[in-house]
Amino acid sequence: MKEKLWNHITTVRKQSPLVHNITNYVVMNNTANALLAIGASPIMSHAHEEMVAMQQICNSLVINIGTLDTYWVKSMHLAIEAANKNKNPWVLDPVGAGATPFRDEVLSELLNLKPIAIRGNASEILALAKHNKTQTKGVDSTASSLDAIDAARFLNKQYNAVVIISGETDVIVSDELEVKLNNGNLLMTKITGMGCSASAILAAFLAVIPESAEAAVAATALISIAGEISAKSCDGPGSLQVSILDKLHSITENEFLKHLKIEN
Ligand SMILES: Nc1ncnc2c1ncn2[C@@H]1O[C@H](COP(=O)(O)OP(=O)(O)O)[C@@H](O)[C@H]1O
Ligand SMILES: Cc1ncsc1CCOP(=O)(O)O
Ligand SMILES: [Mg+2]
Repeated sequence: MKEKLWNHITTVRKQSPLVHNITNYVVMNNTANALLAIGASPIMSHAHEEMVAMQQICNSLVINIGTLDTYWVKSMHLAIEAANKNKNPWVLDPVGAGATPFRDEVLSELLNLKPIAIRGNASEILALAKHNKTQTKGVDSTASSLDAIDAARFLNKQYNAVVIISGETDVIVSDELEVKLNNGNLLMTKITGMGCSASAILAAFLAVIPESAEAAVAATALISIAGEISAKSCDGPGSLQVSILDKLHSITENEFLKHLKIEN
């Protein structure tokens, strides 16, 4: 498994997929940079008129509801329909699930359109599965990823999607595997867009790796390890944001395998 994960990282670098992102205003710049750093290409676009044509030239799609409005909901539906037609995988990042009824209504519709993967923090995964006893703090989690595993299993069964719960431990749940990754650093929670970058990276991996669960493990491990290594030598959130991009770009097989903390 460990060597396969590194091979998946090199496949993304070699094949350089083009990822269409309908994502939020807050993270557009960091997620585009994260995609470039791993060797993929980003395009951020949400105009109704170009959703069909965009999916014809792209290899995958990210649907991120971070700064939702009704115009964008229509963009999301148009892009998903086109992605499904072109057999392009699409990822759902349910930013702020559970925060407002509008988000939850939109998410119910999107879930029924069958994302190949869903990545969120623990509060978001709990809210999506309607298991939430505690409220999300806007886009930030108030729960532990380990407490959202049953919710992730439920979502995996219900929607046949790979589910990734991010947090201190990242948990990947699919039909074939359930994996825990104990990488990352607490300082990563002090930078906006870490989870959104993880979702964008995930879409790049899914574009070129047919084994979706393995693609999810490799993508999640890559950003968590890049964050963990970078946090050791940075001065705080500002420099961490920049050095994660550097590490996503430069990480070697040795560094990746030395830091990988995986539990099957
Ligand atoms: N408490 C933590 N300790 C260590 N790493 C963390 C912690 N929380 C998040 N991370 C890292 O940050 C990444 C993004 O996760 P998270 O902060 O849960 O997403 P979001 O930004 O969507 O809330 C995770 O994959 C993990 O690598
Ligand atoms: C702060 C904020 N508000 C709306 S979207 C967003 C960014 C959320 O990014 P992430 O989920 O990666 O922390
Ligand atoms: Mg998030």
